[in-house]
Amino acid sequence: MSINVKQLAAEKAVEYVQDGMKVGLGTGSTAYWAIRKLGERVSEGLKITAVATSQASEDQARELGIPLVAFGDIDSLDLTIDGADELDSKLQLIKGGGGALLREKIVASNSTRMIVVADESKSVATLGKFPLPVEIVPFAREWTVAELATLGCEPVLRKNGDELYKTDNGNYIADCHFVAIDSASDLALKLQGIPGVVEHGLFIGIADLAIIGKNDGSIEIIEGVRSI
Ligand SMILES: O=C(CO)[C@H](O)[C@H](O)COP(=O)(O)O
Repeated sequence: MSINVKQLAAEKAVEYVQDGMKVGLGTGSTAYWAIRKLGERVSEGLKITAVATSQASEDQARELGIPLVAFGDIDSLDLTIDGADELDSKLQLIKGGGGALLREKIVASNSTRMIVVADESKSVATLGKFPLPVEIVPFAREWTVAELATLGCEPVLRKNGDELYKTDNGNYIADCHFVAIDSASDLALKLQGIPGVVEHGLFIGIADLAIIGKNDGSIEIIEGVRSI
């Protein structure tokens, strides 16, 4: 029987959740396993409150009986568990493959700790093989996309069938194809300076810990240095 490495990493991360915590729920196929395990622990008596980073995660949590609160009802979170599309040894991340990067960044930045859960295919020496998701406002999107292209990438507006993909916030996503991202922090600054960019999928100085499930059934833990 093959091992589900995403489940392995996600369930390890849920061991860090303690009674009374306010927990941020990530989005994606790895975060799914964390939410599932949390639901199991809640049914066994764990007392937590949670906020979700997407409609999909909110629906899953609700079904499992995990108590949810609105963003405005709490000041901060104790711990967020979320996946990543790529991570390097400094715990710089690319996120947003599932389109939830804006809420994910707000939630992770307002959490005392963020644990990234991933399978080993997400670990890279240099970020950028995975197209960087950038959330942009629909208004004048052509101009924003043209500005993104000046950063040395090929931006492609994400589609959902024949339509442009819309985030939970009503915005579009430009998936920016770089060959490699030499300096994630320089690129993050440039992206923040483009009018029309709502948020980008580079998470720098946000993750405290990565739990990586390996194909041989082991777990690798990487510690990050938080600056946000
Ligand atoms: O950033 C994300 C969603 O916006 C996800 O965390 C990321 O895409 C990883 O997803 P998965 O665990 O399914 O590979």
